[in-house]
Amino acid sequence: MNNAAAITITKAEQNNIKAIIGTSYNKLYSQFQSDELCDVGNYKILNQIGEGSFGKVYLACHKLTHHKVVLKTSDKKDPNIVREVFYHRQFNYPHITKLYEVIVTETKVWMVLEYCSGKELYDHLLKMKRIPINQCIELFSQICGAVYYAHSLNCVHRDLKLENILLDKEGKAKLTDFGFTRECMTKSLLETVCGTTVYMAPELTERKMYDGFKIDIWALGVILYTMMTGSMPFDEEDQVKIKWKIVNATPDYNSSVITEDAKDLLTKLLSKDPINRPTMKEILEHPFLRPYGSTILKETDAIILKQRDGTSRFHSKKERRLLKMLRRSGFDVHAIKNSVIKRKCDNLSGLWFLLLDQQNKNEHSLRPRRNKSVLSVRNVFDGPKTSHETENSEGIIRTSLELTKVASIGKMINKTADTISLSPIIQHVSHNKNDPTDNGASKTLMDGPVNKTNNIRISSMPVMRENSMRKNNNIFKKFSDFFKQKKYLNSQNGLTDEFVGTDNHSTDGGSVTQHSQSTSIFKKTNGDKGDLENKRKSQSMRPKSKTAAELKATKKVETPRGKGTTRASFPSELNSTSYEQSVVKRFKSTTSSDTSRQASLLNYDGDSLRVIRSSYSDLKVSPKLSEVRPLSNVSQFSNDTNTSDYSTDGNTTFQNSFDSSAKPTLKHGNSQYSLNSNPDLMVKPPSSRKYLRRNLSVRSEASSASERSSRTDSFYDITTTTTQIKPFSRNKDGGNPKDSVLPHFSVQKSNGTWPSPNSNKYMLPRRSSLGRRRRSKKPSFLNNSQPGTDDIIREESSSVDDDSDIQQGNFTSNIQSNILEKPDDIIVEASDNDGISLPNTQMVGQSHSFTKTSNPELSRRDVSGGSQWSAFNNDSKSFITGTEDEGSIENADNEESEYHEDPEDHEDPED
Ligand SMILES: Nc1ncnc2c1ncn2[C@@H]1O[C@H](COP(=O)(O)OP(=O)(O)OP(=O)(O)O)[C@@H](O)[C@H]1O
Repeated sequence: MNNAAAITITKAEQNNIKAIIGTSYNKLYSQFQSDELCDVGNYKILNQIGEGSFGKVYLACHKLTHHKVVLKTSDKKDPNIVREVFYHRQFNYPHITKLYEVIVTETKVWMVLEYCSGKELYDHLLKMKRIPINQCIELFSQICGAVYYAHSLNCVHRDLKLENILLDKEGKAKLTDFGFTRECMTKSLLETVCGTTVYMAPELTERKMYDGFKIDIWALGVILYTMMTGSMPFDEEDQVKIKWKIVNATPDYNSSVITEDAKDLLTKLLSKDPINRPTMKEILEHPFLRPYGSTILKETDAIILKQRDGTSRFHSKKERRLLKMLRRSGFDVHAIKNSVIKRKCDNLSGLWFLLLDQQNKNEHSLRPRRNKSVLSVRNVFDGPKTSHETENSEGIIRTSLELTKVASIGKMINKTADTISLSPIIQHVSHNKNDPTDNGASKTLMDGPVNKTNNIRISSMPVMRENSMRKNNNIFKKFSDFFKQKKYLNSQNGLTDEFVGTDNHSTDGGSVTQHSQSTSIFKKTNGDKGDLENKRKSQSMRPKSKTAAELKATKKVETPRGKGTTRASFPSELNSTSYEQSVVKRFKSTTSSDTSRQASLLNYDGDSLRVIRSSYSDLKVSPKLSEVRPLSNVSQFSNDTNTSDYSTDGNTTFQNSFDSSAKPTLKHGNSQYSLNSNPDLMVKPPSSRKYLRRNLSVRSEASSASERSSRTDSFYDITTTTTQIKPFSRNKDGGNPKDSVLPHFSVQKSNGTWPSPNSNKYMLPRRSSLGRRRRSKKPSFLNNSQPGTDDIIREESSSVDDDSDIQQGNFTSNIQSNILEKPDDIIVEASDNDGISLPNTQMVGQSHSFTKTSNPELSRRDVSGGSQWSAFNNDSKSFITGTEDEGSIENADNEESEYHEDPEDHEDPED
């Protein structure tokens, strides 16, 4: 009988074990099978926070540092991502989002960016309706600082807009999205039409060749105007009108919101003639931006200088401290330095910048506490003490330091708010009783009882500061619940009604392990009152708390099961991993189902493609479109842009084949848009386009129109402005295989939107919301400007007289001439980069009114630009690791001489 019973039990156990193994196995299997994306490199994806033109944007967490970052994904084949990474990685400026790392997978490129929790300036403006003037000045100065910095590196952004300015948690502006950026040193005048319509300068809308710096400055004018007034200066419901206004109309400078100084600056920024627009330096020095502008200018100049002088790298105290820490931890410091110097954007430099940021953050947040602590230590040492006190104090200090160390490690481990340590530990040794700094105010919720003998205040919450404690009230609630639960378990298990501090107790699997010396500050005195508040009350009622030395002694007596770590004592629901996982799960389920039309259109994965199809069917667009790479103005044009700028993808600057009579012209203040036959296009008196009106229009035509439209439509509009037939004929003719990027055009055709060659449709506005479908949801004034907020890059031929340039022996013009004659041959040659080796000063000087020669700043760039750029590259120890000239990138990467051995590598920088 007994044997049979034993066998039965064993079988049950076996079954149980089998079931457990089976479950684990299935779990692992389903993990392998799952399409859910949880991790990318060292980053754990938390949730999706945005969607750009090229891919999704996720909030993620760096697993090693618990630093929150943003992962911006893009299709690997998208040439714009190369541009974005190429330029973005060169920037290291406080008001530009940091690019920590770039991860390239089989199909995607992941950019690891600094997380700006304050969202876009656009959203901020929506919330505020109008930004108060002081904030305007501060934010605009920061934005200008970022642009000044980029311009100083001879880079132009070309897509400055409210949506591309993010706010960090402190409300500081950060410029982002360098998808249209290019350098302007090798080519002074650009021709690729890009940007967002409402932010476009007149010369862009008129498709003239333009100075990249000046179009950024115009866009800054639009930004400042919009920030101040809450409405856009040139906003209309369709693009033709917008363009007309940009070229002809003067914005309404409402004196109730725009001061005289502001008006003066705005008028200069929004000068129709680019020559009259100020330089970035002039802007920052403008009286309207005082005092922020000049401060930013100085700071930026200092940053630029420091970065050009690459030798200063790794020499700051912070950097040296970090190097030392890494070296001691066994990291290959040389490899890290090398990676940082060469801007490799790999995981080593990623780790470096994240740690540096973290150090800054920690320093910032811990400074007050540290000061206090130092003071306290000094008091302990310096003050007259009895031998007994001294002995105790030293012990206390040792203990304090030790425990603080433990706490820091705990903090590192439990970085997430929900996993902050609760271990009772000495937060600081208090001042002398008579110390005036030791006032009652410091006796906060955070403070534990005071040991009267040694003037030691023991805090139950060692790491968290008061403010963070307030911020994380929910954590206390959780702990309170946790303790309640523990109490319940204890009572179930017949344990005593006593809690012990984390450092002298441990929990494992939900059970509480007692310590013989149950002197914890969490000792309960009051029945079921398990919440922290009550515990604190009970603490203060206790006549004497443990000293640090006692705590230390207690700490050593670990319970058999407990490690005494803060982590171990967490209830499972507070474990960061499980918490994060649950967040990810929640997110995943929502993202897979939460596929709005807008989101899905931009998605590349299979699931989303299905939704794309349905979305397109909703839109009555051929579902076939979605099978191909989702089209957008930006991405489509990016091909053009990339080609025109770099000629690397086989695409080309299409010759302007449309009839010259159809060319946009703006002579004597008129343009193609001032068609008298169209009353809609007649000049209207500038109206103050207020928020309210915009809201209304959002609901009406603009938003619905933008919903109907797609980036494809916009692309159609753009492509028709360039060669309409050639892409096809070239393909049909079996032209240069490098034209392989051109299927984008045939896609357009398949959409039925491609006009007949003789069509004049390129003149018509496209109601494209362009990648702003997400924005169309917003009940905002900017929704009203949907039609105008199209990011576009148009490639078109120069408006200059090519022949004359050829006669002048201009290299670039010769290329342009070639383009016109033999489009197939341009594929390699025709690009903005063609002028790399031969700066086009002659053309600049002779063919254009807004030339660099006529503008001091531009002249400087034009004349000294080349040397400046290359010198910069050489001098800056790869501060800029490359230009469009691949050779220079190679050189930068291979040139070991650039790498400076840091003597600190071999010695303790702190010593
Ligand atoms: N560093 C960041 N911090 C916080 N949010 C971000 C960050 N980068 C991007 N986002 C969010 O993701 C959204 C899309 O990002 P972003 O605009 O850079 O993508 P994009 O592909 O360049 O889009 P578009 O070209 O349409 O402007 C932004 O609107 C913003 O809300």
